[in-house]
Amino acid sequence: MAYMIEHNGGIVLFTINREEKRNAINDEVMHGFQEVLTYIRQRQDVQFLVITGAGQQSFCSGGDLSVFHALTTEDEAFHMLSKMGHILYDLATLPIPTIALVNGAAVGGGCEIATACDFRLVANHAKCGFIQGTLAITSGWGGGTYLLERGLRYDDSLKMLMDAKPYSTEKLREIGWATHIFEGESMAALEMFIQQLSSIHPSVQTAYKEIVLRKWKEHHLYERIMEEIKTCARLWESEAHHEAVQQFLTKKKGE
Ligand SMILES: CC[C@@H](C(=O)O)C(=O)SCCNC(=O)CCNC(=O)[C@H](O)C(C)(C)COP(=O)(O)OP(=O)(O)OC[C@H]1O[C@@H](n2cnc3c(N)ncnc32)[C@H](O)[C@@H]1OP(=O)(O)O
Repeated sequence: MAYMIEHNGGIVLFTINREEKRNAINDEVMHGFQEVLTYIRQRQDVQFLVITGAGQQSFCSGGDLSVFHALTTEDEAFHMLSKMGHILYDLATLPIPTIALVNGAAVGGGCEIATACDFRLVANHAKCGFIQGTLAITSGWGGGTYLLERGLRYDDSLKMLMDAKPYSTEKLREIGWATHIFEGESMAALEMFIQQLSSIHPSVQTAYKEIVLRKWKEHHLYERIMEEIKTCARLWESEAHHEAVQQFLTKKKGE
């Protein structure tokens, strides 16, 4: 199965389980995200949602280019991008704290998923970045908008998007993207991080999330995300993008 959902105590853990593809997102994983979000919305006993990836190399490498390269037009791209965009919007607007347990590289859409979460616990070997620029597109799942809402310095955020390269954990901590950098076992790091939060009554966490969601509503977050997705869909159609994807997909064979 391309994903796993585990519910232990008040914690729901969603694991992207495609290690051989560095946990790239395909339709099955998108379905998994929809399933876990529906599950959480129907229950009262979930305190935290944690997203992680299988293995130690990668949290998520973004959209599965071996599948999505078949999408050539702006409309086709918009359909896929907005599907995941809605999933990330539902994730970001959950009334409970969300945690990206970044066990390895988080690039492209993987960096967007992590940025859509409230907290990012990052393994010290992980490299993370909005590398979409190297494919001649922008972030297409709303990640740029979330980044600009995360309270990082404006120039650091914009540079992270425009640099289009993976950052080291040192840099991720310096600019404030990473909440915490950990060494060793990721579940141990999660446990330590959650310990204090879970000692507080869940209604307090929900009340703080309400403040965030109110601000986002006032800032027209949803509309801005939809515009971001449209921009990416427009660039997706370009020759430059298709060439860059082709290069990524054939690079191994050519080496
Ligand atoms: C579509 C939405 C868009 C968005 O809105 O953001 C995107 O997400 S665009 C996609 C952005 N992602 C990429 O450009 C791919 C980035 N991948 C990498 O940089 C690296 O794979 C890695 C994540 C840093 C891991 O490097 P490494 O450990 O050296 O593994 P390999 O590169 O050898 O990969 C192993 C295996 O996995 C395949 N792979 C990796 N990422 C993807 C992907 N996104 N889509 C499809 N396949 C992917 C890679 O091709 C290798 O396959 P094999 O050669 O068949 O073993």
